[in-house]
Amino acid sequence: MKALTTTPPSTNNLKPLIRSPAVPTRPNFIRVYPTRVSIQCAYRSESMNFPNGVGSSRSDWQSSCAILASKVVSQEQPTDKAGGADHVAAVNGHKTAIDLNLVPIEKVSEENDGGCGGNSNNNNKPVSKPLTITDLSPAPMHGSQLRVAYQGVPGAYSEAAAGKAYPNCEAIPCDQFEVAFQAVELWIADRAVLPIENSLGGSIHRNYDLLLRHRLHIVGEVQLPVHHCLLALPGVRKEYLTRVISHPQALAQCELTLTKLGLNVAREAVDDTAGAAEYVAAHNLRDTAAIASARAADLYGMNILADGIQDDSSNVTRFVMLAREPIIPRTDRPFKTSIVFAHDKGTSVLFKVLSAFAFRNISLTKIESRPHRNRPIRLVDDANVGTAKHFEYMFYVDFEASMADVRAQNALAEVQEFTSFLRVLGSYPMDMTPWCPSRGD
Ligand SMILES: O=C(O)C(=O)C[C@]1(C(=O)O)C=C[C@@H](O)C=C1
Repeated sequence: MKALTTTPPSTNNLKPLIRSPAVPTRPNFIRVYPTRVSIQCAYRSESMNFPNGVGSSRSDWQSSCAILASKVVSQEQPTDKAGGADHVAAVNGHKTAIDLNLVPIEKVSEENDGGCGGNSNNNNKPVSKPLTITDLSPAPMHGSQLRVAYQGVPGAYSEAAAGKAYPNCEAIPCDQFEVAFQAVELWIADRAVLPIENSLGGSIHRNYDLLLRHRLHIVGEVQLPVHHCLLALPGVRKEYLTRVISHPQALAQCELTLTKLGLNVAREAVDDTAGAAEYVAAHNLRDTAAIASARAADLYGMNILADGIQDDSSNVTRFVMLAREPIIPRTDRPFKTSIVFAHDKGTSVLFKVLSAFAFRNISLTKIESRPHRNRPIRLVDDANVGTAKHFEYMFYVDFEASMADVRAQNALAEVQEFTSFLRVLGSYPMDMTPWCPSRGD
């Protein structure tokens, strides 16, 4: 299957594959999805006197949201506690008076705060129930197979991640990460599955930036063991090679091994691993190898010259699943929550923010900083001549607690006091699959 691209679809394409700006028309049905409002409402449920926490069914929850949305607006509009709506608009580029990215959370009585030393399962309920798709996100509205957008072509690791996250889904290849976001926003796909970090290569920065730019919600995560192979056309030997092409992450994950194999050849980055294999095959390149999966070798008729060439056998990529609507956060199984914030002026702000989690014994699993693109530099100087420059950042934090957990709600209420911008990207079940360093392809 050809990936959705940024160029217009050819007329003889049976299946409309995703192309960035040229995504045709919206589907006929109109549906208002709750986006940010829903998240806020769900998180506010205790402080808004919903004795059972978030609604027990999706419709309860959504109607609670409808009621609470107006309260959120009326309560938050006059106050400018965390930098003000204008500021948030500046950060996010949305010209709305009330930007619901700003999480208006009231602190809940510390009695109910789960105390320090507890884990995220503060109800002491068993955590062994296996996850199902319905736990991760609402079912697709069209009643058929779940359509999952990923970046790359068939044989890419992202396709394998889509299959792990949603077995039996219809995986939809997209040529760019951005296109996968748009596919979900435009109802062409129900979910997107995107790599966010790798145990060797680190963060996939592009996707951090896109998470902020788009309004999708993280509804799950999967960790995929990534087992790379060196692929070449049949009959090609290592000695013939003058270059190796692959996704930049895959090149980074195999750098030492390539050198150990004596491959002091040019490395070239392409959009995805399987796309590299497809390219070598399509152009009959006998001096070029691709780093990709064994499945890509099968699909594109390539030979495996070397197997397991990642620099560490336990190479893992973490993917996040994105949807138009958030899931209802729960406390009966381990959840993770991802937030992004920009800190306000003041000293030790980052320390104070992180303390809000530490004091509640909430573990952080990841912190990432990215340039604050709307305000990249702050000039600081006593004489105000602008000689000292501070870089400004957006901080992305993942922590191990559900937004239905009062400890997390209170931690965020505190965080909000020190930040000029705060958005919950999603609260979702942690991937608890037992570690099995088997082939990831
Ligand atoms: O190129 C692919 O196969 C991908 O799915 C992309 C990607 C990435 O972006 O990190 C995913 C997993 C591996 O870490 C290498 C590449």
